[in-house]
Amino acid sequence: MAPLPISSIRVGKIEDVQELIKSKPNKVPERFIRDANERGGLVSLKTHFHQPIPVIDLSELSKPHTNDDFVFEILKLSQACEDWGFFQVINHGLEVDVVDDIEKVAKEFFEMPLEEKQKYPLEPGTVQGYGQAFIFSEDQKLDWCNMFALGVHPPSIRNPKLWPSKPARFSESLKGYSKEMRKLCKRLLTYIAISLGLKKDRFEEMFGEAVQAVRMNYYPPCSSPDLVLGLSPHSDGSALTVLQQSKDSCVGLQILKDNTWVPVLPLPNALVINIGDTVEVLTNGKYKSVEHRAVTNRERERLTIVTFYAPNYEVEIEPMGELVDDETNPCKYRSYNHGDYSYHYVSNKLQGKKSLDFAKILN
Ligand SMILES: COC(=O)C(/C=C/C1=C(C)CCCC1(C)C)=C/O[C@H]1C=C(C)C(=O)O1
Ligand SMILES: O=C(O)CCC(=O)C(=O)O
Ligand SMILES: [Fe+2]
Repeated sequence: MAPLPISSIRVGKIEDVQELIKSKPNKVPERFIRDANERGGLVSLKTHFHQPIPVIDLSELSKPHTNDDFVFEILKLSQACEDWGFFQVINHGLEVDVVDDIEKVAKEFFEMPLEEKQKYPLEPGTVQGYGQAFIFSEDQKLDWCNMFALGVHPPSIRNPKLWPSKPARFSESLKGYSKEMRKLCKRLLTYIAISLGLKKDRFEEMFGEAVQAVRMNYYPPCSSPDLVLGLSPHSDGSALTVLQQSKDSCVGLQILKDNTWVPVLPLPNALVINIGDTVEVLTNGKYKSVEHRAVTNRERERLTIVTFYAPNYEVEIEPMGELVDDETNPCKYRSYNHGDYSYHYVSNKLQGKKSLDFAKILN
């Protein structure tokens, strides 16, 4: 994936949100205040009125494929991917230490002084490092979030200058975590393949040496959660995304369902999984990459650790022949190279599902 011509991008001053709140401003700076049309549903106390997103029990999927419990859970998975594009997984088998450890080092990272974090800056037009990604102009609104993103796999996408030396355990912990996340993503993709009636290795064989990146999002409390967004609405460009919310996390993630922002209620020891644009294209739209965003909380901070799992940049993507039928289900997306899609995705601001227009066949 070629770098963007960053010299031409003027983004203005991007305030660091943690530093901003230390100065206890009387009001939220204008650049964070969203237009009225983006503010719907930003603060809702009525989370219990919403239907919860589906929960998939991975221990049921470890049973023999002929077992009724396995078949039932696969059907639930298929419904979740079609109707929601999101689900939570429980009993995923990830070692508690790995999950706890990454959360600890991520917290320690964000708690370091700004000068230390700024040793790993996210330059305008890039997506790796500490700062705000997807900002391309001086008048673009900012998210109420500090983020730290790194390419992890294959090692060729790593920028070693951005891997922090502090906290001392950061790199080791991230590598260990990413190894486990990689196994989980591969496993989930086999279940997704089975749920589509495909050979279980269908995605794995197509993806080659899959690309994997991590983004740590830290949302400080905000005095006016009704005016700002933690993270702008977007769909993920990945094939699959795994989101870990810190222990005791408050509600923050919302997904757009039937034109309503639905909050995702954190479950203890669960991970949130969502279908990315790549799986939407490969399944010819059967499984949806759903628009989502993050909102903030007046009193509480929130930390999330997000893994993006995607095909190798060399891979050509198009709807899978098995899921296209010229008569009943004609092809909705053109064929493209995943490296080109990644470049397109990171060269544009987060704007709902707009990135996928890149691939849509318009009638
Ligand atoms: C801030 O980053 C993102 O939101 C993001 C970027 C991921 C990436 C890196 C941090 C470095 C390596 C490249 C890559 C683009 C994967 C989102 O990831 C999505 C977007 C695409 C495309 C994808 O594959 O995952
Ligand atoms: O932090 C969250 O709840 C959402 C994160 C997210 O959607 C992302 O990083 O792509
Ligand atoms: Fe996302």
